[in-house]
Amino acid sequence: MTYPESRIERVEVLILDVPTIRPHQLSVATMRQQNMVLVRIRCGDGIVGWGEASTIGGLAYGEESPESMRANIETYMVPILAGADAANPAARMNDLRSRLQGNRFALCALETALFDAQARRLGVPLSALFGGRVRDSLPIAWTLASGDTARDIDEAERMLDLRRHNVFKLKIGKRPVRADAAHVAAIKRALGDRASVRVDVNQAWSETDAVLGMRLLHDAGADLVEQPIAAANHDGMRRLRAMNLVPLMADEALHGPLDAFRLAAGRAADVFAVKITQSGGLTGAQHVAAIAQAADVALYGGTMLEGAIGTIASAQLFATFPSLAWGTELFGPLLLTEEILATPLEYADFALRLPAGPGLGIELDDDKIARLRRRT
Ligand SMILES: O=C(O)C[C@H]1C=CC(=O)O1
Ligand SMILES: [Mn+2]
Repeated sequence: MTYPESRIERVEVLILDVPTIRPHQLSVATMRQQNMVLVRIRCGDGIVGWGEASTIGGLAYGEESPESMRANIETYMVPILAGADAANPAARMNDLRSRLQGNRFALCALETALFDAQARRLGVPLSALFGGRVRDSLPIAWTLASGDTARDIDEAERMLDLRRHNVFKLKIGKRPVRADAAHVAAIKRALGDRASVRVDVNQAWSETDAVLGMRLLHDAGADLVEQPIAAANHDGMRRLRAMNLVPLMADEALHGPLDAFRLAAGRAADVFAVKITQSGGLTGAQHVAAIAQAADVALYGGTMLEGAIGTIASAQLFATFPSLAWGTELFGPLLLTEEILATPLEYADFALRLPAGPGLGIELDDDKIARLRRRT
């Protein structure tokens, strides 16, 4: 059934290349810019919805790149959506998922844009379409990833002074395990009880490395270890968790509800880093959270270092989770040198405040977007 007034008239993919405020060093890539993938859906009733599907370091982190997302959306997904009713996001996503394999990130961008448009149409915040908010602000961690211990300590002190962040995630895994553990210990020693210090290894360790790493990180005072070993090694994750040294968080191992079910059933993680992109969209991420809740796995609101659109879309969903024991890391826009919103997101008192307006609750700066947009 198609309602002509809310039919999908146009779907555009925009890639924005925005420099980061400093190099962001992960074990898999060093980011000097973020290549934001934005989707804009224009509907016959004049409503416009936005979505985002940014990833990290081209193909270094995941199996979709900004360029592949644009090609796949334009070539295979737009023809399925064109002319169909935008007022039913579930039906549109079912049309896509029943005819396409994979492409979680690209589908996330489209689903977000459809939900943004529909929430605007109804005059409610996007969170209302996922059951409503249980909180209006979210705790925000910051990642220390300059590659230099002294610089990381300075950066953390600045964040504490500004009351912007008091939870720090350290990117490790590039250096030998003992050197990384010494880096973590030095930062924790400097910050003491004023901050929570956590690490993300981004799969860099073998299980043998990780057995040593878990012990050293426990002694260093780390509160959480994220994805120390290969995403596919669920049995290894279960064994590391059973060491009972530092709580273990699954990140790259979690590609949506099926992985959530397997990890939960195998008791392979204490915490899930829920990401809307990795889950194939807002609905998939909501299902990941429901599985975690049923299995007594704690939740953390993760990011792919998206800009403002993906960040606030994630925030709209995470605000509906009954429990979010480990907070979130929705700081992506703060890592970028350019603001793409007419009114920037509100970060203060170690938290992100959710906007109250309809849909995503943000307005984009069209001139900025036109200036940053990649021309091919
Ligand atoms: O968690 C990741 O693996 C990706 C990302 C999220 C925060 C950050 O600094 O990197
Ligand atoms: Mn991670």
